[in-house]
Amino acid sequence: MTNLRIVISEILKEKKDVLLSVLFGFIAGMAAIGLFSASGYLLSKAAIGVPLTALTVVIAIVKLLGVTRAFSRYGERYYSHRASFTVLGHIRKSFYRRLDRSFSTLMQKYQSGDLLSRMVGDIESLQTYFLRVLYPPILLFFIFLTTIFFASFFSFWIAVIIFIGFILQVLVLPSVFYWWLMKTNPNVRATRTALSNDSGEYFFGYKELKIFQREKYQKDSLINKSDQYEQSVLNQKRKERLHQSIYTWVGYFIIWLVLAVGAYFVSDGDLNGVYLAVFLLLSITLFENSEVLSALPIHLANSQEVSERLSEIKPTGQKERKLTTPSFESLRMNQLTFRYANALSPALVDVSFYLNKGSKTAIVGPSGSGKSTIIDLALGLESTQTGSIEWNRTPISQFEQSSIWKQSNVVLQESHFFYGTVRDNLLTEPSHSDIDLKNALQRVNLTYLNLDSLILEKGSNLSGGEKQRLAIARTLLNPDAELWLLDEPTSSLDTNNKDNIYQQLWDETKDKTVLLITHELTHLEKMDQIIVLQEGKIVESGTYEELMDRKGEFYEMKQIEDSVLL
Ligand SMILES: Nc1ncnc2c1ncn2[C@@H]1O[C@H](COP(=O)(O)OP(=O)(O)OP(=O)(O)O)[C@@H](O)[C@H]1O
Repeated sequence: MTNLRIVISEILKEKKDVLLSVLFGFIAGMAAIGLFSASGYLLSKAAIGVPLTALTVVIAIVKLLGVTRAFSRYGERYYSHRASFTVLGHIRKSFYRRLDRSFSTLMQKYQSGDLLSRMVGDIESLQTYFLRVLYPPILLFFIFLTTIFFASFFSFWIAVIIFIGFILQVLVLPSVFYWWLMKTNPNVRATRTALSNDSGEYFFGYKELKIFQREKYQKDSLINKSDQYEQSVLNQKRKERLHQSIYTWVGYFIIWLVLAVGAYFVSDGDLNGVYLAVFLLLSITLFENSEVLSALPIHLANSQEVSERLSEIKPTGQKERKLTTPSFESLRMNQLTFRYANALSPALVDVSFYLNKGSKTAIVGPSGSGKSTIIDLALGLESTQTGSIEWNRTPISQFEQSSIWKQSNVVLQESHFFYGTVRDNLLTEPSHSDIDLKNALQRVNLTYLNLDSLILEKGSNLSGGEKQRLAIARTLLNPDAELWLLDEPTSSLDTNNKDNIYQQLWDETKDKTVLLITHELTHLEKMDQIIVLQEGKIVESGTYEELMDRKGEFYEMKQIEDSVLL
């Protein structure tokens, strides 16, 4: 039950709707039983030739119960579903919040297909917890006990039989089936996650799979996972049907017992014959109503598994961030050492440097030397481990991430593009007019793109260079940002486009602070400082002239680059 703590605590917050749904459910259930009992009474009386006029009151009661039943059933559905969907909304919100606070760490632990199936399918399936697990037994408990209480006034033994039926259907059968289900776990969710992970890999890597002729293997694996999923669903459904059949069979056996014992008492003269039909219709209604419990064990097992999966997604070590960043003055990296989860060696080792307002800094170094990690840490996308990053002398861990992002203009190494128009993908503010957008496109040589042109998922209809230029256009639309963090902004561009983009960036960032990450050593002459990173450590730093004069690592790299370009 500890797994279900989150769901139960959310349900308890909706006390009013929960109580109203139980109340209306109880009225609807009792009205149904009363309706069929009164109908049975009416039929028996009519069969023995009582004139219709003598039955007017019962007929009126039948009508009244019919109307009451319809209205209260509506109330029950309304309040129970409202409670259920409100609870679902709260769970979804708290899950997104946890996901948002630790997204990059979670992405290292879980595949996107897995996270997606938790976010959508798992949360959605929790709606059954209140509607099919928690609420029906409570309701049936009250309905059964009230019915047994009334039945006992007419026949003690029939009340006992109904009580035995209650114990069997509300307690014994669901418990036994739940135990059996847990023992023979059908693994539906695990197989579904494996299938959705494999499907994600198949669709995202489709081109590579085709080119490297591995598509068949991936497809076979996908079919295999799909078969396992189908098999597990089939197993679960079989168990569900078996339980349902046993459940129905027990219900009808009790109804038959009520009829047989009732008939015996009537023949013995211990029970008025008129009540036989009453008991028959009453028990049919009661046991047919309780059939909803036949699926309870499966929903309970499912809710427990889902809650466990959802509570696995925990925010990782990030403290509450409360402050808003003040206007940017400086950014200081202080003896940063950082290791990704499961990485053998640290990505950064004892890295310290300082960005003064208006300064231009470049970080260069071979692939994998930790350059992009610095940007992720500066933006708060990863949490610092050893050392600190200070924004105007205050650790950035104290600032709300969004306030850091508001003052930053960022080009990530791989920019994401959404399915939508060019206009949508420029992430426009309402203050941007079409003229501003077109101007930004013109500055990055993308005049041939129409603002209403469609960009496909992940920007798959754009070239690598077009994606980079569109990402730069986004930053040019946000010229007031103080801190510009540019991760390889021109790595896919030809020389002409590269020169143009650097020109645009320098024009725009004259009095701004720039941190440029690059492999290429051209365009760095204007930098105030160049930091050379190797295997996560700073091995050199200084101005372009200082580093060239020193004839160290930077000089060596520049010589190699020049010789390749010649
Ligand atoms: N999400 C991650 N999980 C685990 N390790 C990572 C992750 N991202 C990067 N790394 C590792 O951290 C190290 C530094 O990576 P980083 O991306 O910062 O290098 P980089 O200098 O920007 O490389 P490149 O120039 O190729 O982009 C690399 O060894 C890389 O394998």
